[in-house]
Amino acid sequence: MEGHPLALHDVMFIPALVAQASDEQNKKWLRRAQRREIVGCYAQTELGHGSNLRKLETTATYDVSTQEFVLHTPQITSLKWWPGGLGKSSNYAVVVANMIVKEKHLGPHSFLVQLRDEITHQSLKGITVGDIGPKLSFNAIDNGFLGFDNYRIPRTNLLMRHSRVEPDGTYVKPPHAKINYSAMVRVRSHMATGQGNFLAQALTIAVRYSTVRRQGFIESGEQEVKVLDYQTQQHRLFPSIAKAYAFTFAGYETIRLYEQLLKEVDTGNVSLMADLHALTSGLKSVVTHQTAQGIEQARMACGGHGYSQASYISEIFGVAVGGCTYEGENMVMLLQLARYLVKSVEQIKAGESGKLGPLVAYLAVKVDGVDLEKGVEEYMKAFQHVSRLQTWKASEKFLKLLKSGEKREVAWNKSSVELTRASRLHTRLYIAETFKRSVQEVADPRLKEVLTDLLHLHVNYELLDMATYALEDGFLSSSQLDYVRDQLYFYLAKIRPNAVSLVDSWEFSDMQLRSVLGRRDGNVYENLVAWAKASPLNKTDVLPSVEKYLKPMMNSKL
Ligand SMILES: CC/C=C\C/C=C\C/C=C\C/C=C/C(=O)SCCNC(=O)CCNC(=O)[C@H](O)C(C)(C)COP(=O)(O)OP(=O)(O)OC[C@H]1O[C@@H](n2cnc3c(N)ncnc32)[C@H](O)[C@@H]1OP(=O)(O)O
Ligand SMILES: Cc1cc2nc3c(=O)[nH]c(=O)nc-3n(C[C@H](O)[C@H](O)[C@H](O)COP(=O)(O)OP(=O)(O)OC[C@H]3O[C@@H](n4cnc5c(N)ncnc54)[C@H](O)[C@@H]3O)c2cc1C
Repeated sequence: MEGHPLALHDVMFIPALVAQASDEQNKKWLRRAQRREIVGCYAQTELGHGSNLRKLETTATYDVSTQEFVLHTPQITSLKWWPGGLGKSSNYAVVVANMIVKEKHLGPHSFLVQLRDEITHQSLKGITVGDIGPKLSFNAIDNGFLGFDNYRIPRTNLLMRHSRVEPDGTYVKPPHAKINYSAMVRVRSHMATGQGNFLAQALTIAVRYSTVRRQGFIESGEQEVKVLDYQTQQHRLFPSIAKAYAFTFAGYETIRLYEQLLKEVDTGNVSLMADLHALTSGLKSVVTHQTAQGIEQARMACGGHGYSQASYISEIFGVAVGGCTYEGENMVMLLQLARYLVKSVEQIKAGESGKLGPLVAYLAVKVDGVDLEKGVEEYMKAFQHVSRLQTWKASEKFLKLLKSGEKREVAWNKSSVELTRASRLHTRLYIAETFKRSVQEVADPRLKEVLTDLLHLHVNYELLDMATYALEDGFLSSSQLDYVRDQLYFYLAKIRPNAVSLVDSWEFSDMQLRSVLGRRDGNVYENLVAWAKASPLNKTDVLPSVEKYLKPMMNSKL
């Protein structure tokens, strides 16, 4: 859970080579990386810049006389800072640097760079490298810093699958300006399943523990109730169980799309790139935020023992919440999706609705009302309505400011909170729709039934959560919202008997969960005592601090 120093080797270094190095380059590098003869990381973020890639300061200047690139970090803010596995483990890195050829700045490009000697592992001359120090979590990973002092690499170390620099310095452009960002898009497209998995772990712990923990009464009786029988506890946990499934289904779809994109890009077709970038930018942001909230609720649902490291939920939280920042800070990525949404509105206004992609086609279709009692399809229409409403409102705000003479960037900034709201609603619609589609495809009737209950819980929870938008223009009435509430409580109670099976179905072993509270056998109390006794403070009855500090204090007459 704390991460693995080689994680980025698999998650970003190898995928960056696969997507960006030419076949010829990969004959040299890929097999060695796959066999772990060389260990790599993805070094892009700098001390001064992470979000705004166009302002990266590390330069790679082409020297035509030697056919080499000269890598340089001109000032302290240019140091690479954060890359996982960079500090101590990696001897190579895919480095993203601003490429300069014949004095022309050509923007961020990726280079394969050797950092350390393959035998001694010592850092090479011209390289300054080290670990950035302890973090909130992920402390088994050596996130690092890296500086270059006019460090030379061969021309052929520019990753040349999509763009090239010829020996004489001629630059061959890629088919899409952002194709070098593919390693990030890959990770973003995997993040929904990854985060769904973190959420599932925390829920497994909290749900199991909630059937062991007895406290208080619902009706007066002999035995106190399992805390999972409280409606508030169910409301805290069950919607997140639904979300963990929903994120996983959405993630499967984005992974499939990414793989399709890779194949299409290889044939020169880059038409999916804008769609996938927008989709994964929104999905990564919504899923990481909701996962962090869900894990924190799971911790609180375990009461005092949730706060102990014996629960292990705090560690899961620390790792998962990193996702709100890495692979693009969430607000920044929501605004990327917003660009796509605003463009779609502009297309509709220009009478070009026919050109809209399938995920945004609904923005052009108005629905007057819904009959929620007819089922999930009607909820989808309601989600479409609120997303459309907010997308149009935010876009109109931006376009009005533009028309009033504001500069584009200023108008954008003044509309940005509303724009991020639109992006979230659009993404939540996408998650609900993939959830619905995935449940429809399930063949086993018993499995389908329980997943359908979760789907119903999800759509009712979500609609209630976005009720302000739906009430704003009278699209939903307050009696319709009462119906949604009743449905929500109905499904909480219906799911209760299956709750443990639903989390057990994720099949986390005790070793994976490392949680005293979430043990499969339910022997929580005995093991909490054993865990506490094993605390380093309990190795001796009397600590040395007693002689050193306590006694002098207690014996003092002052
Ligand atoms: C398997 C994985 C599971 C779990 C992971 C486990 C462990 C891993 C842990 C940590 C790993 C962490 C790694 C990292 O964090 S690596 C560093 C990540 N860094 C970022 O994400 C930086 C975020 N910033 C950006 O991506 C860009 O700067 C940004 C997209 C914000 C803007 O780029 P730029 O300034 O170049 O473009 P704009 O002018 O804003 O836009 C122009 C145009 O281009 C479109 N665009 C941008 N990016 C893409 C893309 N990737 N694909 C397609 N199109 C793109 C953008 O939308 C604009 O379009 P238009 O509106 O039509 O003009
Ligand atoms: C655990 C972890 C692992 C990481 N691993 C790697 C790695 O392997 N390789 C790598 O290269 N990097 C890595 N990073 C770095 C990570 O990708 C960046 O930290 C991330 O992209 C955010 O960039 P930043 O730090 O510059 O944030 P900043 O951009 O400085 O964000 C600060 C604030 O400014 C806001 N902001 C910034 N720009 C805008 C804007 N245009 N509009 C509105 N608000 C804005 C943000 O929303 C945020 O609130 C990792 C980071 C973490 C935490």
